[in-house]
Amino acid sequence: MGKRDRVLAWLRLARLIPLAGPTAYLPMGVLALAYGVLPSVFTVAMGLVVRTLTAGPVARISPAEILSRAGTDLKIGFAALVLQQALTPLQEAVAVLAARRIDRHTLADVLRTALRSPLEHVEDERAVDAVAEVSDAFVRNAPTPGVAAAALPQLAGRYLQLVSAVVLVAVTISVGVAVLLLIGAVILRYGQRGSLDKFAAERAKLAGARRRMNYIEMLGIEPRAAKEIRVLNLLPWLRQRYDREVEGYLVPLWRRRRAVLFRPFLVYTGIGFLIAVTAFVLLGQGFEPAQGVVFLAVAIQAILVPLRFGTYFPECDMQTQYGMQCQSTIAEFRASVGRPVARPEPGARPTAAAVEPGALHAIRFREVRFGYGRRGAEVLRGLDFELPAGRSTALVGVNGAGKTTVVKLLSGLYAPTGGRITVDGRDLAGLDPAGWRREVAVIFQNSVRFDLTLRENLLLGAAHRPVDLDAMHAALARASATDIADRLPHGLDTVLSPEYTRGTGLSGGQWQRIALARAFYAVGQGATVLVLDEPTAQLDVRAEVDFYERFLELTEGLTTLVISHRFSTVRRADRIAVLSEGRIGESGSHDELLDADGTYASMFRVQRERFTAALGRGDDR
Ligand SMILES: Nc1ncnc2c1ncn2[C@@H]1O[C@H](COP(=O)(O)OP(=O)(O)OP(=O)(O)O)[C@@H](O)[C@H]1O
Repeated sequence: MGKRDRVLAWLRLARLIPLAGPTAYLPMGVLALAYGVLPSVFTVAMGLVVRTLTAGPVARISPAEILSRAGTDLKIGFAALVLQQALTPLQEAVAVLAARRIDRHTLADVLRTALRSPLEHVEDERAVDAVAEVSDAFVRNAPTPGVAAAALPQLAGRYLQLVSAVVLVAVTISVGVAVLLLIGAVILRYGQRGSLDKFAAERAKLAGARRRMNYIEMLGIEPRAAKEIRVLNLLPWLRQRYDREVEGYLVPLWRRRRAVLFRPFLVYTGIGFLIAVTAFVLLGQGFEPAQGVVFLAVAIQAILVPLRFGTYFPECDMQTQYGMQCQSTIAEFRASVGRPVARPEPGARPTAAAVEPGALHAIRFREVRFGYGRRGAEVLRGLDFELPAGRSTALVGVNGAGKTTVVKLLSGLYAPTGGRITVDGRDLAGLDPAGWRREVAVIFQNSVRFDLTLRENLLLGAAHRPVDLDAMHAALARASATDIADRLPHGLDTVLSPEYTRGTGLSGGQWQRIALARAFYAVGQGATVLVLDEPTAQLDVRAEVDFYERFLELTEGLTTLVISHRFSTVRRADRIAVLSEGRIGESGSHDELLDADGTYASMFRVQRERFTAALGRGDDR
């Protein structure tokens, strides 16, 4: 980070402070001011106490006499000391409050950025590292931008302490010594923070290694992989792998720490020592007994303050350093998301036009080309494909042919690298993404199993609308999932995860029906495009047959795209397209494709025997 960037980073951090609100930042300011001057008040008051006491005979002086001779100064000094001690927890409490308030905004900003970013960015290694760093800060309690901003007044308080101590030195010893100490403190500070800055930058380079280490750590802790880890007896492997990852992260980290921190530590300790010796020598030379012991007492204590700038301040240094870095990571992430992923087609500049809500939509892929990443092979190579309004279309193809990729493009999660996708003749790139996604109800192949109640799992299909209980029950019935809901211990309010007191686990097939119900709930709330990616892969044969028999009823009046390796699922579609080599190889109705005797017919024949046997009837079509 260059000097200019560093200054900008500090300013960016300071700009966060108003987000804490006046009830937090005003007390923070007052406390920082008090923190800055109280040590000097104490020093001067105690100096005056010493002077008063040494002015008269000091032998066998009684406490009462101490009080009568130096009562006011003593009280001021005592109050300054007590206040200093009391300020620390108060400052911490206000800083936590301010950090929380600021981070509410920061987190909202991160979420907005993450959700706005195309998937391509989210999957990019640097973006993944950035998100891991940021979530580490929020989840693992590392310094966040809010924590850093809340620590700024405390840092300012430290500088105020320095200024007041330097003023005291100027008054008690000389301006020359004061300037010397000020310069010394600034050099020590520059060395300290500079090396911390360098170390933080080096540490940031290890973000990938840290993420790998955290992944293995979480793999052993989280229930997600618990089954496999036990069944495969992975504990020894996990321990070995964890040790390797820890070493892969910590050994270079320590090496860099030594390189970055050790030499500066020696150099700046030496400088600090020299300054201290010089200041004391000058103090000794310039001291006039006539000045009295008060000067000596005040001067010695004041000299020590600048020297403390040679250590890290526990309440603000790490906080500002790492919190500021977290803020920079967020800013970089935001900037990278703002960059276009794919070159838009000429004339297809996004205008965020609203799609007509609830209308039947016709979708067309025209010469669409797409590949993942900058150097990834092209998955779609000139795809021409149509989803007529209100009709059902099936897409089949071998593993890796690009079927799910088509769904991702259709939902606007990725942009084509060539060609266009149109909705009712308008370029999808020009439509408001949020508006378009409300029109589309999608079940992905491995849809997320939310650890939320059944009600919420359904609601997420149309979270922009108020809860509609009747529509939820209708959606469950449509997905043949009413019996699942009925058997849950708390009905719609059951958390669909055994990890919660009011929760229970579901089987893979039951989850698939809940995912279907979520899509039907979205349809009930106005979505008119239904996309089903492998909707029956986890259903038992009876449920699969049920789906097949009700397919026309379930998809009636919707523009439907169904993807499946199960021909029982796709054969009822109005039109079936076979995706191969990034294009549509053949298309037609089930019967037309069988008559054509091409790829579809041969794939169908392979499955027919197993399927008809399971159904118990001899249907050759
Ligand atoms: N996020 C990704 N990043 C990079 N490559 C990807 C990504 N997702 C998919 N691919 C690649 O794109 C190709 C098409 O994948 P896609 O998931 O669309 O296939 P599919 O036809 O749906 O396969 P399946 O029948 O196995 O579900 C595959 O070669 C896959 O490796």
